Amino acid sequence: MRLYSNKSSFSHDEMPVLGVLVANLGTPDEPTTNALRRYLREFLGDPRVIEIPKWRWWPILFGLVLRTRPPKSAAAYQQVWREDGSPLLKIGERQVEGIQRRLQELADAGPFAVELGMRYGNPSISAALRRLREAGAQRILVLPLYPQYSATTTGSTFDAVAKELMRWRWVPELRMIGQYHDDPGYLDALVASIRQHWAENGRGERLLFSFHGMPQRYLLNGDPYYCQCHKTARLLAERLELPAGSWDICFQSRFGKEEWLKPYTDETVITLAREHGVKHVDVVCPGFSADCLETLEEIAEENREYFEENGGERLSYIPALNCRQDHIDALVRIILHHAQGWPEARLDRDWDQEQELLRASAQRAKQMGAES
Ligand SMILES: C=CC1=C(C)c2cc3[nH]c(cc4nc(cc5[nH]c(cc1n2)c(C)c5CCC(=O)O)C(CCC(=O)O)=C4C)c(C)c3C=C
Ligand SMILES: [Fe+2]
Ligand SMILES: [Fe+2]
Repeated sequence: MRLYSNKSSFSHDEMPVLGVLVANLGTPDEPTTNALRRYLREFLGDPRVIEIPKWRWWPILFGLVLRTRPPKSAAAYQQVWREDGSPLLKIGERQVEGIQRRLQELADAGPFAVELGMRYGNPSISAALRRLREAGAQRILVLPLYPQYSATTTGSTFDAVAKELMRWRWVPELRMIGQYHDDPGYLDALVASIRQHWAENGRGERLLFSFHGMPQRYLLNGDPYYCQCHKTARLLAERLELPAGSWDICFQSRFGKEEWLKPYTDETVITLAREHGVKHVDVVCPGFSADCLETLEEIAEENREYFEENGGERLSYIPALNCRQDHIDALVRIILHHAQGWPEARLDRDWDQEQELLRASAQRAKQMGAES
């Protein structure tokens, strides 16, 4: 038995490829109770997500959460499930195609391979890394699609990458993109999408920036997520020239009994409607690079109902950047920026000539008795 794994075959004239692992959170395989139980077991069993010692958390997770939550979550997923599957997964697949296409156009001969890997569920990060290895990637750049760094998401993605690479014989050179919360391309794409939404649907009295929450304890223990969310919101407000008082930041998706980052999105929309008499509010979720349960169901459905039940008339959800070309272009610029110094990211290289040189050296290796 071998302890370490390898690419299935290697030939001496193989062009080294720059592998890009585009990662996101992941999603259940189906919107059913059983699939949700598997997914939530993996997700909520991750100590990066629930930072409580196992001996205390596991009895609650297995004894209570995995018995009660899966059917409720399955019902919520059924509301957003598309004919072809989970929105997060399907959008992710198209984002990866878009990134691959654009990189190919820019780098001409295209020594890039791009794969989607999900932290929980499928396609797994391990499988995506192995596919990159099969494509000949000797350098791998990891882009978690979380603009704001959090140990719960980005940190956990890096754990999964490290865990897989520990089993490889030929460990690739590795770079990980930690965050892009203040990247101009990302911010400009959001500004353009918000303006477009206003032009097509009218403009609300207030704009809410709603980010996924996390326990306040994580912030106090040094997680930079909260501060990066605030910076993104402030930079967007500046670029959109929003007057003070016309926008707010809030945090959604509370889970468990602990105090989470505040203000909570549900309480904010209720207060706006009930106490400030706001009739029309726009909500955008800049922390989500793809629409998913948390935006399509929690914001566009659940929070819209809270707003309307409390006197509001219209909560208008501004979609995530998803597959917009300006989003894809921003991600590609981030990739190329972080790949600087790596040969495959040099746009001035003549890749046909490189291939010729490789063929010549493979020929030499063959004459010396190498197999290929
Ligand atoms: C965008 C950043 C995210 C952070 C930060 C985050 C932290 C975090 N999440 C939970 C619990 C749940 N999140 C769930 C879904 C979910 N979360 C994110 C993103 C972040 N989570 C996304 C993109 C999604 C949607 C996935 C999809 O398939 O559409 C869920 C599962 C759904 C449910 O059962 O309600 C849970 C649970 C915690 C506890 C946490 C930080 C501690
Ligand atoms: Fe989450
Ligand atoms: Fe949620």
